[in-house]
Amino acid sequence: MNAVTAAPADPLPRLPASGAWREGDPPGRRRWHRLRRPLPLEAGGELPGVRLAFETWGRPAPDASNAVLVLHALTGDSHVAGPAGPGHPTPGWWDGLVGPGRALDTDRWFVVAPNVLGGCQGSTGPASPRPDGTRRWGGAFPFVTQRDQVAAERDLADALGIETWALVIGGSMGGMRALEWAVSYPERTGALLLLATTAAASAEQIAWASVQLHAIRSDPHWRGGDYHDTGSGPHAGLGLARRLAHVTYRSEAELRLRFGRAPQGTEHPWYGGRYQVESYLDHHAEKLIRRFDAASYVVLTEAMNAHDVGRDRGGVRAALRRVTAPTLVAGVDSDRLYPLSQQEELASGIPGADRLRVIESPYGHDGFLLETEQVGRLVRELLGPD
Ligand SMILES: CC(=O)SCCNC(=O)CCNC(=O)[C@H](O)C(C)(C)COP(=O)(O)OP(=O)(O)OC[C@H]1O[C@@H](n2cnc3c(N)ncnc32)[C@H](O)[C@@H]1OP(=O)(O)O
Ligand SMILES: N[C@@H](CCO)C(=O)O
Repeated sequence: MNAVTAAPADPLPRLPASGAWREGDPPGRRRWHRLRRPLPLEAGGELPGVRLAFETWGRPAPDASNAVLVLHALTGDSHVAGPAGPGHPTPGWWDGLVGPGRALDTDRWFVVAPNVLGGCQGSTGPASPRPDGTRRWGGAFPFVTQRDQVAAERDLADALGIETWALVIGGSMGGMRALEWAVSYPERTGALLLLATTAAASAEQIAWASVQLHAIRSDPHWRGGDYHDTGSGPHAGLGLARRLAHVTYRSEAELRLRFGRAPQGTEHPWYGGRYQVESYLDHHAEKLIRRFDAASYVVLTEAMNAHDVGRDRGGVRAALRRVTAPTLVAGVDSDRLYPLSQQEELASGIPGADRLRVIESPYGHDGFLLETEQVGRLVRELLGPD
């Protein structure tokens, strides 16, 4: 595991200038927005020098009324569509949804996707330099919540001249932020699509996440989060966290049918070899270590644990009643991490929500990423014909 090269930290001196959309910009080109003032944080204090990386596809209407906000999940990023390439370690994670003629038809819609605050793909996070440029944030990066992340995204919307999103869409952690958008800024959320998400992180979700946090923090290379300039990092801990998380992202039936008890190639599990499913988890761990920063994983996981749309709003039911957007809520039938009961709570509590939709998939929680045809149908239903 230690032979794997970790995700490169954000280089210290390089801070690209802000850039709004310009005529002729190629789709999926990453740009940055720097917040005009320090971001006040829900947990107290403020975060100075915040920037958000974002990508866009399509062309904004003169009044930007065709803007759609796509919010990524825990280890996703702003690269929703398009191939892997410089600055993009992976191909677009919803490539089948965004483009000419697709559900988010870029001949019609202006699609905007920011990398979340606290992330590691261009937005300010623990691997970023502090505003004085002397050191990285590391373990001193403050506790941020979904509401803080959404407040930063609101600043981006302001800078892009987007008064109201035609649609805010997200799954899992992205769904938490989409919900926060609709509750915090109902007048700016024209329609809402929530996938495989929840009104508040449950005890079991916090429990799975806490084991992952322990795995990272008990790695000797963690160093309280101040490892970015040491030449090493908590790669083993992050890999362990990903293995555990990935099991929760898939279904028991999928793992059984796909891998069963088969050994990996010629390896023999009794004599130091691995089962196929172990090798599969190793592969996902190694892939994540190459592209993701462990401290961001910690910051974002803690933000998900803190997610409770009802906090300081009189509880979940009262908070959901604030949503004015026409809404669709969908869950995945085989999702054991975000069970359908959580989406049922959202669908029944949001005044403008239609009945709960169920995505049929053998892939568990990851179904919201993989079943793009079914997600596309929900998008088309919500956005309506041209
Ligand atoms: C495409 C992206 O990564 S997008 C980047 C943002 N990512 C996200 O938002 C989510 C992070 N990723 C994920 O959650 C998931 O990996 C998904 C949803 C993207 C992909 O799921 P799937 O397409 O079902 O892929 P699956 O889980 O089957 O894994 C396939 C990989 O496992 C490998 N694999 C399969 N069996 C084994 C095995 N026995 N041993 C080792 N590796 C194996 C395959 O070779 C393949 O490798 P590759 O991804 O390097 O090509
Ligand atoms: N596979 C997804 C699951 C979290 O929703 C991710 O890594 O972002």
